[in-house]
Amino acid sequence: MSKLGGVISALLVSYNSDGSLDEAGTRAIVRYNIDVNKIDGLYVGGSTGENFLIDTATKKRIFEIVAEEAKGQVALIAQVGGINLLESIELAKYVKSLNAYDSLSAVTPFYYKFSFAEIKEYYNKIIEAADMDMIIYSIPLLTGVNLSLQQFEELFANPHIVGVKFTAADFYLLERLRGAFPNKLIFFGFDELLLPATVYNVDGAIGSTFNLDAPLAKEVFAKVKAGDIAGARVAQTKLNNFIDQVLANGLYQTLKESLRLAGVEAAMAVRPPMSQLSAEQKERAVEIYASLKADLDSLA
Ligand SMILES: CC(=O)N[C@@H]([C@@H](O)[C@H](O)[C@H](O)CO)[C@@H](O)CC(=O)C(=O)O
Repeated sequence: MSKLGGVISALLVSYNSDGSLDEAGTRAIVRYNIDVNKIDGLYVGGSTGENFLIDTATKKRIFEIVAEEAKGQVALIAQVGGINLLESIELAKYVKSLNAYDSLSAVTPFYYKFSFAEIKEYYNKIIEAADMDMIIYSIPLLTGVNLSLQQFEELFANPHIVGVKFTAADFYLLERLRGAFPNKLIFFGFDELLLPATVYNVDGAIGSTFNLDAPLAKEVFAKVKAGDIAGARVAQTKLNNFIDQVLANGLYQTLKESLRLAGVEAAMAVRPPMSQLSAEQKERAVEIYASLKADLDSLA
């Protein structure tokens, strides 16, 4: 097991055009992250893995093949959350049985307006079932769940809750959390806002675009650590030039196409109801990847 921190890719998963899991392709994405991106860890089963679009058996298989392929070389976090607590418990137990993951993570349950007491119970039940550490996945923009400082304090009172994946632009809350919980892990989740989060001394970042641009994200961390804010801004601007274009062309689809252009052999389809890239979007992806590549090469 590795120490958690640094730049962690929210793992992209390759699907075949019929929607089934492309196992070999997904393994190739894991290898690219470890061998080329030199990533510090992988966040498996997140939004980026299209996790909320797949069945339980496929989720388990992804946890399994990632563990096999990563071979203990990087930290692994398994996102097991959703709105079906029984499934989350089943997944958490399964992850525990693999004996390869450093921590669980679970998104705050969404869609129904769950009370804070219900949310707390959800985390406690998953943790109890697997006897593993837990990182809260907070992404209010998509879940509608805004945890307050006091609510984080209540959740963090459970020693198994070791941190949060903080995907929000609320820098006031981030600053308060960092100050109040120096011993909890804070992973930032918006790649385009990495620099300001880094200044608040987060322990790391978990993001989708790091499957491609991790060396630039590492540069942001390194420059801030060295006190070179101007240098960090240059790296963040390069990151954002890529992120901007990817968001405009279709996020996960363009990231996957970029990996293919980088030489990763995989089917790289997305799960419906997401749509595949059109021919025009594919052409655009070629330009997007070329400009990222130039920025990555300039680092080397
Ligand atoms: C909704 C989403 O995809 N958010 C990403 C970001 O990395 C995001 O894609 C990026 O900042 C571009 O907006 C991560 O926070 C999500 C993530 O880590 C995950 O659960 O896969």
